[in-house]
Amino acid sequence: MHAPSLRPVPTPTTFTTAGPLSGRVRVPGDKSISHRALMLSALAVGRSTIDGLLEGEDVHATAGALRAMGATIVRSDDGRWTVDGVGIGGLLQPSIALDMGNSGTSTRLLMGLVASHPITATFVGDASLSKRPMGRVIDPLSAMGADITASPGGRLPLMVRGLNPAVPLDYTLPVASAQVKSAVLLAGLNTPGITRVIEPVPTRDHSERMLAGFGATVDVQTDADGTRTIAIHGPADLKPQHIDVPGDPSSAAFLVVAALIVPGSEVRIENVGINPTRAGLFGVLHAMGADLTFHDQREVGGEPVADLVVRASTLHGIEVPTETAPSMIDEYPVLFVAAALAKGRTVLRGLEELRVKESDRIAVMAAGLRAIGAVVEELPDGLVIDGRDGAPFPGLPAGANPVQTHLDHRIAMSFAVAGLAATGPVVIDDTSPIATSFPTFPTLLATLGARSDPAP
Ligand SMILES: O=C(O)C1=C[C@@H](OP(=O)(O)O)[C@@H](O)[C@H](O)C1
Ligand SMILES: C=C(OP(=O)(O)O)C(=O)O
Repeated sequence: MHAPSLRPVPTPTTFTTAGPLSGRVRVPGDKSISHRALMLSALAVGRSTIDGLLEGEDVHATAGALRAMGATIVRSDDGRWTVDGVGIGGLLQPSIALDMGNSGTSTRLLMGLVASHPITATFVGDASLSKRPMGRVIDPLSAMGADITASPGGRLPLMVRGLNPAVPLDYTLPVASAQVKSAVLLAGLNTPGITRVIEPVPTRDHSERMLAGFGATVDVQTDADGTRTIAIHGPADLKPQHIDVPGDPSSAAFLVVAALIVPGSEVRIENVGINPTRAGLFGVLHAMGADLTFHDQREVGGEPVADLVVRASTLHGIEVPTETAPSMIDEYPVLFVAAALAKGRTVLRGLEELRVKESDRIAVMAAGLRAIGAVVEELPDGLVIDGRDGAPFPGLPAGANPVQTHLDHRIAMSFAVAGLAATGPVVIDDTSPIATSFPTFPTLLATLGARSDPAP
């Protein structure tokens, strides 16, 4: 099929301690909401506008694919994005392979869209994405009638030949994944009848919220045991909208932990999404003793947001409840850093999903944390971390290899944060993947007073 997409030249970087962090910042728009805003706008009939869209590589991959399938997507100088949608059923046959770069969300959600359109699309990605499992979306989308040919192991590159009309499906999620849920719901948009996703454990609900906001008929029922059933009635008719994308709590997480672990810090992060299906980290940090407060709670674009004020704190280890994992799944790498500096033991389990992200985030974080002086035991489903009781990391020994990030933006940012609480240097092999989700991270960290230098 097609060759995987290429990454930019690696940018090794050293992060070191630089005194307290202070200031007031805004993180870029939420990545999950940005993908969905582009996709639903592209499927509405008429012109939608989006403010606060995340301008990261992952979201650009979604925009590029939607353009290749007929949507007109333009950014104006004031940062507002305009999308002229093709209408549900109106996606065109792309004449090029869709390059998903590093983005699992783009791949899985767009596969859902293609599955119920009368088109065929090839999906390619970078070396990291090409190792990630797509069987989890291939199975339900095939059951709806799509014909999918994947590389061995259900991986990219793969080709989706959509079926129109597709067959509605009742699907119980075998893994707690908002991407799988969303892929099926998006396929259901152009499928006559009712497509249902049953999720035994709640996952982020941005798709349901935004589908309803665009005028689709979406019913959500929650059983006594917490199981949610989301039903979408197809074919739907989406009305163009204006969307304000709130700041990404998964990006804010890095600045929150940085402020907590660098003594004397006080930072305000404005306009951060605090949707309960995303905000698990903040509750865990509170339980660990964090001085983290929410101010001016309000609603932006159908999502709850707040300004966060965070002050350096003495953290203590806890047993992190496994049931909150989906509401903080992308935040574990940086939570591991906080736990490695806390007083006492932190036990983090039920995290098998972390092994199939941009990297195996359990193994990669364990290796990097050990290299900079942390005490970490790796379990099949998580980590046990014995904290340093507030003492900084020693950093890498002289002559040691840089921390390996394996094309994983969240690993790179986690070790950048760790470097701010280290007496010796923390050198990261490549910071370029940070641009996938948080391109302004290096600048914001510097604005708050952090130090980084190009490494040889
Ligand atoms: O739906 C989404 O936007 C996302 C869902 C999560 O993945 P899974 O659904 O695979 O858990 C998360 O890790 C990813 O960063 C974004
Ligand atoms: C897992 C992530 O993203 P994706 O699955 O979209 O690549 C992430 O951003 O941490």
